[in-house]
Amino acid sequence: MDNKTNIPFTKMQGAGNDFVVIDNRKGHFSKQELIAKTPNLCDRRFGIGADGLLVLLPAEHNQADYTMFYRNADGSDAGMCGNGARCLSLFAHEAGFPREHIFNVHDVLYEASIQDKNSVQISFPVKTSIEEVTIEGQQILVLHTGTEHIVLQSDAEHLEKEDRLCEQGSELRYHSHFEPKGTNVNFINGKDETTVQLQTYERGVEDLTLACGTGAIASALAWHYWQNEMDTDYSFDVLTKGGKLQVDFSFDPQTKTYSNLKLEGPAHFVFKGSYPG
Ligand SMILES: N[C@@H](CCC[C@H](N)C(=O)O)C(=O)O
Repeated sequence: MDNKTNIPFTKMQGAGNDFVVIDNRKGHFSKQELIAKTPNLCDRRFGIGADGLLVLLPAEHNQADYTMFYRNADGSDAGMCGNGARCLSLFAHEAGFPREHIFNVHDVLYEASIQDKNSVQISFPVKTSIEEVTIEGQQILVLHTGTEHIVLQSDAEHLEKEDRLCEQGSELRYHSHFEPKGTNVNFINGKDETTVQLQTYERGVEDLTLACGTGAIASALAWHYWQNEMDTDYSFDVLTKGGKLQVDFSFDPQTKTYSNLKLEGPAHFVFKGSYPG
């Protein structure tokens, strides 16, 4: 890609978490070029505007149909992006991949299932447990749902104080306890046994986003943990500013681990364009 090469792209959003999507199966652009361009592409004033970049690549894993390459808006790598995965799966399906397919992010394989045109489910092969930490008197749960997350409880009123959430989110995201990688920060309010309201401060966007898929999974597991329920299979609703996400999971009361993680929710095409590289 030189400075004069136009970049064809599709803008998509999943529950308001928005992405620039590039089909690079023919290898027009190197990963290094795409990473270097990500902050410009994602800039909301000088670029297209998005929370992250999604790239469809030929499969780099022998059991995958394709590879998902993801970068946060600032160009940083995240292990996984749940809403991005739902958008890219729909994009891949429109490009000819079957309704049920497999993709990899780095060396991890995920399963996608296009439920209908605007609802996509991703199955995560992740097994996770929860670690408790207390920072400045606040109880925080730490967990990995494809990428790094922490979860804190908030009341409904506090969840509306977005400037304050941003400040707190940023402080925790850079807190020495979570160095060197930092973390995404989820503020939740439990509505009932299987419903939580969520606001996420996203690392790499360095702001609240309208939804975060891996954060929704982390929040559902954290809310389950705080309620100390001992059943084995669950379905939770996570209410974000951008829409509702459904999180299904299994719990092993013996080992206190979570598995069979599934994230389902809306995915939409917004527009197509060409970015003057
Ligand atoms: N929005 C994403 C999470 C993206 C990754 C995150 N910002 C990180 O750095 O880990 C989602 O839907 O999961």
